[in-house]
Amino acid sequence: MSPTQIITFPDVAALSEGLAHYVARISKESIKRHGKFTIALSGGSLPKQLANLAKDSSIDFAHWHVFFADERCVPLDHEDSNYLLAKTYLFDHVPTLPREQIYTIDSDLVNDPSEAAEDYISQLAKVFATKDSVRFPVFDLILLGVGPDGHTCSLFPGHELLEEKTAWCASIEDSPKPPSSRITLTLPVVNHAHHIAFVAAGAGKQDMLHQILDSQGDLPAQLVKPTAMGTLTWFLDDAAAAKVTSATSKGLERL
Ligand SMILES: O=C1O[C@H](COP(=O)(O)O)[C@@H](O)[C@H](O)[C@H]1O
Repeated sequence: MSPTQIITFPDVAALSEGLAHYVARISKESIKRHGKFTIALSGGSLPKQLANLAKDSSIDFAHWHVFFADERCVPLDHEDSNYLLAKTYLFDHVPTLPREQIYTIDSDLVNDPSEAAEDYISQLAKVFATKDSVRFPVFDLILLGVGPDGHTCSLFPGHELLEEKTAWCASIEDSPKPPSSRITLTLPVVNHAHHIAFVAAGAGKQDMLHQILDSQGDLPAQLVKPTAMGTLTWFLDDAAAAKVTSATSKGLERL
């Protein structure tokens, strides 16, 4: 397994610049390798950190295929929607990203989370071949956040969804963080990605990051372990990294 890389930045502005650099590089490499860039985005505090991407004219958004690592079962214009956040900070500023290559939860199915998850699997299958011909989608990049309880995607500590071994996407109707109904990529899908990056900022995440990165355990974020072909990178600002004792590297030169 590739070692985990932890990269720190002095503040959120530097972090989001570094993140843009990294995403641009993987986008270029992926488009060169297979003619497209498949990325899954998280919600929460992450989409705001993506704003710098829209300023990079070297990025070929026309070949992007964007999924969501998790989504809340709400309409797309609802304030809890992860899509709405990504639209606000990124999609609205990149007209070259074809709207049909942004794969959202079906807003007609938000009252039926398990149907919404099934529908999302069908959407994944359109881009990643059919369910029968590949075991799991292999994203070029999955961008993850981490909650103060160690959750990532909509995979929460101690929840039975952490045991899911075969489904590509699953529903949860008892999320401890509101809203309670969501859909989420499963751990095997996350772990099969070529590149996985966690992004976390702010002093409020210090204790959790220390626990996740400096010990072994079964918190959802600790269960993110890429396959032999994958990489795992953590993007942290200095405030979030303050209690991390594992080896970290500073800033852009590591990218
Ligand atoms: O509910 C969610 O929370 C996590 C973490 O959010 P953050 O605001 O603490 O960064 C997020 O990654 C996930 O997509 C979202 O649905």
